[in-house]
Amino acid sequence: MAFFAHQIRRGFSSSAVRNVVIKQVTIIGGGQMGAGIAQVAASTGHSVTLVDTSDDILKKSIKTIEGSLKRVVKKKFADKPEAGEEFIQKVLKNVSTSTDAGSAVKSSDLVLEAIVENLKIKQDLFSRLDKLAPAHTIFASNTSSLPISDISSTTNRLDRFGGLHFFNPVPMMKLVEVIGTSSTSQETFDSLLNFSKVLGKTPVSCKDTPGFIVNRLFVPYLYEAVRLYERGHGSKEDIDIAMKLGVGYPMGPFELSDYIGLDTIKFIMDGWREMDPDNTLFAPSELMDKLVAEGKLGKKTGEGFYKYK
Ligand SMILES: CCCCCCC[C@H](O)CC(=O)SCCNC(=O)CCNC(=O)[C@H](O)C(C)(C)COP(=O)([O-])OP(=O)([O-])OC[C@H]1O[C@@H](n2cnc3c(N)ncnc32)[C@H](O)[C@@H]1OP(=O)([O-])[O-]
Ligand SMILES: NC(=O)c1ccc[n+]([C@@H]2O[C@H](COP(=O)([O-])OP(=O)(O)OC[C@H]3O[C@@H](n4cnc5c(N)ncnc54)[C@H](O)[C@@H]3O)[C@@H](O)[C@H]2O)c1
Repeated sequence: MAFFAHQIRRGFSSSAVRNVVIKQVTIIGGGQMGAGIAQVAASTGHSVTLVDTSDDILKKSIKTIEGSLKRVVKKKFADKPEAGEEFIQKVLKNVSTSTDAGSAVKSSDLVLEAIVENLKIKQDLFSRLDKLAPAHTIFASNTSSLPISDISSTTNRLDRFGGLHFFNPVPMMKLVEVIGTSSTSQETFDSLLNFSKVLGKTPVSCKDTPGFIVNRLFVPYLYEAVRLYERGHGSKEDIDIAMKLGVGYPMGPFELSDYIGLDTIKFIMDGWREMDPDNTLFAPSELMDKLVAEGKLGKKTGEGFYKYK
């Protein structure tokens, strides 16, 4: 009975869509995440089209991919530099770029969005692409904090819509959270799980709840670290050392916040507080608000909790 209910929930009985083997991938957004995902998809033999709003941005994305591939190759082909260079060229050949999302999606098995974290902009994008992509094409979002069901709501392919949440830096981080809404079909969910595995990642299945698994646990932890510091209960440096050496995290909470971007973390927390104002886990931090207001957003601006210049 439980199994049956599960299949219904995923729309298994109502959907005639087959299991899609994902070969052609369109990635919308060539920033930190989109470039990383494009690199990993191209490295595992997929044909990738990377889409952004200008050729200049896309040139930067390709530069980022090249730089990251060089770091990968330095390790993977340590004794065979020529084979390493060959690998880089092969991967780069698998990536094409475009500023025209509408044309790019026409031959795609998967359209994965990694654009700005704004519900309306994501909805508009998918609503437009829904009319242009083939019927079998799966849509997915890499959102950190927005409900997948809200993003998909402007399309007519609710059964072929899910979440694929990657982690930064994508080439290094092994996890992908695969998110199914109450309308995502079992075939779509399985295709997304398989795709994650083909990328060499380890997928976990998530419900469409705020922050899925990782961010739901981690964002409150980062905020509590800041509040602990604000209360004068530890220095930033000591808190970072404590979490690295005490529980084996590769970065302390202040280092990681600067790496992700304080604006991103604050944006997520503000959104959750709006949805659930009485939850003390979502309480604000004066220091975080002040740093973001001053434009001290972390590594990307040269200063956050620490200075990088
Ligand atoms: C979470 C709550 C916040 C919510 C906000 C949204 C967040 C979002 O939704 C979820 C996330 O992503 S949450 C964020 C989740 N993320 C985390 O929690 C990250 C936690 N941090 C880590 O796991 C490690 O510190 C790193 C893996 C980043 C670096 O490793 P390390 O050992 O500490 O330091 P190292 O010496 O520098 O690097 C060593 C080697 O790594 C390799 N390599 C590195 N970057 C590369 C790249 N881009 N390309 C290719 N290769 C790359 C390279 O081989 C390099 O050697 P090289 O000789 O220098 O070329
Ligand atoms: N940065 C992280 O650590 C992280 C981790 C996991 C998930 N995410 C999520 O991934 C998404 C992207 O994050 P990011 O850090 O890569 O952002 P980013 O700012 O580095 O990149 C976003 C890119 O999208 C482009 N873009 C914006 N609107 C567009 C549109 N309509 N069409 C095409 N391109 C458009 C921008 O020009 C930019 O290059 C967000 O939803 C974010 O929440 C971020």
